[in-house]
Amino acid sequence: MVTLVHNYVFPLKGLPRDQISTVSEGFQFGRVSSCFFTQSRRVYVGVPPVTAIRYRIPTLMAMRDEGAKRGNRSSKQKVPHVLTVAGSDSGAGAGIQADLKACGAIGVYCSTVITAVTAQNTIGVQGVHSVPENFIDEQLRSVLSDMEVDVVKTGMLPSIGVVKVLSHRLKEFPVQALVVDPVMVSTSGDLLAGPSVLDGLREELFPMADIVTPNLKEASTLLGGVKLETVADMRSAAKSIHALGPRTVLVKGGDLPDSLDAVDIFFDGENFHELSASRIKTRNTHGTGCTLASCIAAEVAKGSSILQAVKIAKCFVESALDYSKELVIGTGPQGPFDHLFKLSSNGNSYRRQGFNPSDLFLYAVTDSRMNKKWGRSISDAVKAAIDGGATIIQLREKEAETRDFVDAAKACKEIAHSYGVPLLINDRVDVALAIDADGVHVGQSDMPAHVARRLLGPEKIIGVSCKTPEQAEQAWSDGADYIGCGGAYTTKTKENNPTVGLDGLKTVCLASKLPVVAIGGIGLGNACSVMEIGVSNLKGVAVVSALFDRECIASETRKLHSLLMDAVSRLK
Ligand SMILES: Cc1ncc(COP(=O)(O)OP(=O)(O)O)c(N)n1
Ligand SMILES: Cc1ncsc1CCOP(=O)(O)O
Ligand SMILES: [Mg+2]
Repeated sequence: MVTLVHNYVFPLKGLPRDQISTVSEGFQFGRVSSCFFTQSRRVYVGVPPVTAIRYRIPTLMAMRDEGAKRGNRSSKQKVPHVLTVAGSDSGAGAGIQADLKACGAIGVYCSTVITAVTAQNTIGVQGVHSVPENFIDEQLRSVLSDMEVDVVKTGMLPSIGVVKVLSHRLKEFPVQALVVDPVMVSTSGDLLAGPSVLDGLREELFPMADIVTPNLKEASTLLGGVKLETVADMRSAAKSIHALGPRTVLVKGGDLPDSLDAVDIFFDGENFHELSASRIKTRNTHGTGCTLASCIAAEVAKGSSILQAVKIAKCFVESALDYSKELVIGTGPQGPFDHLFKLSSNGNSYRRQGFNPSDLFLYAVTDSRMNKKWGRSISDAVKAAIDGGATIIQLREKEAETRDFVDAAKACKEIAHSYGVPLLINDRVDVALAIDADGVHVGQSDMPAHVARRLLGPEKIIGVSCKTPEQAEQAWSDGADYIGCGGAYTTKTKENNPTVGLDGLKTVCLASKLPVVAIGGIGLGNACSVMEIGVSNLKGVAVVSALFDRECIASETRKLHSLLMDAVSRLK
């Protein structure tokens, strides 16, 4: 039996848990406006028309801390747990499959009660097979009675019977929070729930919900078909839906026409929050609603407030859409996106086939002082070098402020990737991580390569400067992909850099198990001599001033490219 606190005024903050013993037992379960979670049970507050004060004891985190202090085994080992009650999507973009991936990505355990099995792909929904209500009930009982669920998230609830079964089980097995995504129509426009479900949602689930997350179409349907065309309309919809009983409402404005940003309205009964995110141009938006609701549930399970959870969830969805914007899965208009940040060719195409040593052929290394002298931005310089045939770019920005470096590196990555050219960052592993660059180049006094490898993971490119066979051996055992060896000739670009000469270069090349790029004082006049040392693992030349301290970067790069081509064809 759920305990109701009727007409009871709690202090808004700092309610000691022992005061909850003042609740009165035995009220009929009705519309509830808020709930508490005590050690053993969920306690609901307020029965309409009473406007109860909304208050929530910091639940899980406090319980975990307390449990840990007492050495309580189950509290200590509690894994945040979301149960999703939703439909299966065979295409795995939405539904149960999206929920599992979202919770997994956020680091929360996710169990599943499957309400329906859909035959679905990127074109639309070809079929729906509802799971019998008594078997949905059996799944619910199995999970809720045993697995310490923190938060329940609902998606496709195909019939009013399912809604009733669910609300019954939630009363029997109270959880910390309920997130209701009122799924009615798929992104392809197919109906996923009958009209009677609307009544069930409004009467049974909304009053128990901590958040309801309708999109514009769903909000309009819930409110009897009102037109929602502006942010002001969304605000009033949020208010009207809130009056149906949920503690908070998020009306998602992704489909609002004529706005640059995607604006959502969050309403907690007192305050409105306008939450905007940049609108990502992509076909791969199938499953965004399910994912957002699951992320909210997962964050709440981890201990966030609802508003905090919504903000984090929005960031997650925005990043995943941006990451996945070029993915091609399926032939239809609504593609899935990648919750796990593993599939995109934006992210790792160069690494998917492994590092390609021939990328070292014409290795362009930027220099901020030279760019300043010639009055150009880093990205203009990078674009010009790539136009001229550079096969890999390293950003070597010794004087840039971190913020400027990150911004510039992001822009350069976009350019480099649009040409299929890898982009590396010199010295700054943090910047490489921040912009998901293709890798780094580190020297003997920079971060050790094995540490960079641990931080960057197995996929990224790591280059190490080496002047001796011993250093080359170390770079190999540290997990580097290539070495840079120099100075081949004297250079003004790097101070206190001993020259190894072509002999030193040859010695290192012969000893190195890794491909080598030569650096230092190399330009149009000597690049052929470098390549002509004739060691097969010398794959190219790295050049700063011969490209970037020139009036026209593109034409210098073009000339160097052509010389190198001639040199290697002579060597064959
Ligand atoms: C391709 C390549 N080789 C060598 C270097 C030099 O790196 P490092 O020794 O760390 O010196 P700085 O470039 O950081 O001054 C390089 N950058 N690229
Ligand atoms: C970064 C670096 N590492 C060894 S030499 C060098 C500078 C190369 O610059 P340039 O190509 O202008 O001689
Ligand atoms: Mg360095």
